Amino acid sequence: MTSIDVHELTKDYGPIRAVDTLTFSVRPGRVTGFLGPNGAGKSTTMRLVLGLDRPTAGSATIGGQAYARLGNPLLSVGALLDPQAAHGSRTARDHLTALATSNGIGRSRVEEMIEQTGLGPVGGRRIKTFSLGMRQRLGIAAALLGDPGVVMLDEPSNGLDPEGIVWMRELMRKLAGEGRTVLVSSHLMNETSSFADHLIVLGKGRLLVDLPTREFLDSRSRAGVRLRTTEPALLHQALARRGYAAVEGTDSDGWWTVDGAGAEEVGALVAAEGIPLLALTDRRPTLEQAYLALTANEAPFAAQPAHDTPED
Ligand SMILES: Nc1ncnc2c1ncn2[C@@H]1O[C@H](COP(=O)(O)OP(=O)(O)OP(=O)(O)O)[C@@H](O)[C@H]1O
Repeated sequence: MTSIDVHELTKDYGPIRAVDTLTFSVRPGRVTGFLGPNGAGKSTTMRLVLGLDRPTAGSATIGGQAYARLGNPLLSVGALLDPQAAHGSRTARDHLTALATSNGIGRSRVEEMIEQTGLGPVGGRRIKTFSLGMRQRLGIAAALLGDPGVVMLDEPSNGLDPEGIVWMRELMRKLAGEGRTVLVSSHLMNETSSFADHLIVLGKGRLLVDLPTREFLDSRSRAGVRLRTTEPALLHQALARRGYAAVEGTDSDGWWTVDGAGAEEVGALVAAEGIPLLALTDRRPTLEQAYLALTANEAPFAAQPAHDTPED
């Protein structure tokens, strides 16, 4: 099966370095989430992989070949970059049929893709009457028309309703389950982590993370517990003897946090000491929190937070 390989890839637009000596591989059989704040270089990287722009330095290949050297690219690589790109005065069916015909793909595949992307009821409508979500579905139908082994989608959930987002997730999983190479960009960590096996995170054009999703979460999470007790003084002393500090929450709601400890360990400790507990829970940062912490200094357009983010 086919990998996407990016090696020392660099792209300058005048004084702006959009992509900065980037090296990574996207492997088949899994969904790779491509993350980064606005302007991090995700779309530029995808455009370079698809030969839509020339790198300043480095290379991007698909199965070891530059995109331009692939015989019939639509049969190897399906991409959705800009859902507005389709010709508005055509119907969805005409648009897909024109693509199929010019790439030697049978018309039955057009109907198959219209059904698979849920466009059946609007297949005969002009694209200019489509919502963004319908255009996204059409873009995905076009990307999958040639049954490609490599699928690259730039922000495919944009404009999709909740049902559409669930559909998209399931589609990504299915495509990867069939052994395809699936690269999906987004700036939303929580959504991406719900379907991605692997994460590549960019910041200011540079590679920040290239890890399995689970490993990323584990590497970024600081273990800790939250608990409530009727005997905070005893708790404090018992934990201090084991080298832990119990810190009272700022909301005066009776919650304490203990950094660096697990619920199992603290549970056993307080049970041995006979300290009554009202609640005990492991505290792990969400992926979104880990991601925001990672990219805080990497977003060219980062705003100041409007208010403090609650811990959980
Ligand atoms: N054609 C272009 N000419 C000049 N600058 C460009 C061009 N395309 C991209 N850039 C710049 O390159 C940088 C990376 O942009 P890119 O669109 O690749 O980021 P992105 O991660 O896809 O962001 P977003 O999440 O907002 O889509 C930005 O600073 C952008 O302004």
